Amino acid sequence: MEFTENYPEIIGSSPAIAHLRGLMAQVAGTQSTVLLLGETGTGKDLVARAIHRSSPRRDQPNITVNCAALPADLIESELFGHEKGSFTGASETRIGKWELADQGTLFLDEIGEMPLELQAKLLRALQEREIERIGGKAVIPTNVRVIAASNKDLSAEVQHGRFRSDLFFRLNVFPVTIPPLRERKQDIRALAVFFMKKYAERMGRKAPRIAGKVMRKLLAYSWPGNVRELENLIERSLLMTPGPVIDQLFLSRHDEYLGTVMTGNRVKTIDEVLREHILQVLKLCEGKVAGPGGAAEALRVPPTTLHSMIKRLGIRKAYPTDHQPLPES
Ligand SMILES: Nc1ncnc2c1ncn2[C@@H]1O[C@H](COP(=O)(O)OP(=O)(O)OP(=O)(O)O)[C@@H](O)[C@H]1O
Repeated sequence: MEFTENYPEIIGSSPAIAHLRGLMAQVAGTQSTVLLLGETGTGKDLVARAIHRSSPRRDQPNITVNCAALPADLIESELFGHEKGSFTGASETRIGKWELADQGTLFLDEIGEMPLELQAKLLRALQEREIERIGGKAVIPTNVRVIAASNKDLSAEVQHGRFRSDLFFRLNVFPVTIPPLRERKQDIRALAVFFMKKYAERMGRKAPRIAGKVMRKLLAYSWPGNVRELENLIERSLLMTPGPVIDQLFLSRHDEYLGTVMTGNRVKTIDEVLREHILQVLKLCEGKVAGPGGAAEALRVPPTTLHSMIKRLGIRKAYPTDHQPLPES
């Protein structure tokens, strides 16, 4: 089978997404295990489904197990099944998801959450391509293609002893990293327009236009929740705006809060917050530091203290103070 897929369900034209499409097309036709890595909401689940859809197994089952959604003692039975009476509560024989995925694809989401005890069993299933149900005597041969995903740095998990290195190496045959949205800002516009159309269609209305100032905010924001956060924001904004133009953003409080506290994927340092605040106050005071109506008075610090802070935080370069020409704000 020839795989010349360009994955229309994956929106974006950044080099990162072009590279991702290339990797997907390369691996989809093979039997290889794929390891999808990326922050929450970057599209790992979407990519896993697209790989299955474009693989020779496309007409076979595509089964998902979310390793974080179940308590440790239930994951084994969820994955490998159990025989009737094998433990208290096992009133019926249950076929596990591994067996259900036979001939198809098994998506192991949040693999970093898999309990250590079970990791050895998973490794065995991956290597031997056979499983045993809990309490079962038979060894069941299977033909399952595994796609695993994690938003954790698995090599760090290995270093901390929380993830088996042998399993990591077995899964890491074909790693695919999906970069966070803030590192591929050129995809934001296309994604926003795509989600606008998608949700407008569902609501039976014409997709509104996104005002320039809103688009600029979308492009400037750091998106800690990645594409999922953008999708939710667009849906919310559509619900709140009945007219033909989205001219306001409806960030949830949580999103807004994260936006102010985070920069990139880390919390802002005290100096960064201090710098931003001093800059804003200087703008309000039109660059005046000392004297009445100056920033030092507003911030309740002696002008000499503020001057040394401005120097230390490198603000003078970013914003002229005291009677120097003001930039456009
Ligand atoms: N490039 C993209 N094009 C279109 N939709 C996207 C893209 N990336 C993500 N999405 C959409 O964003 C939402 C979140 O993506 P998805 O659930 O695949 O993320 P994830 O990485 O699996 O998240 P988590 O780690 O939290 O499980 C989904 O609705 C998905 O369809």
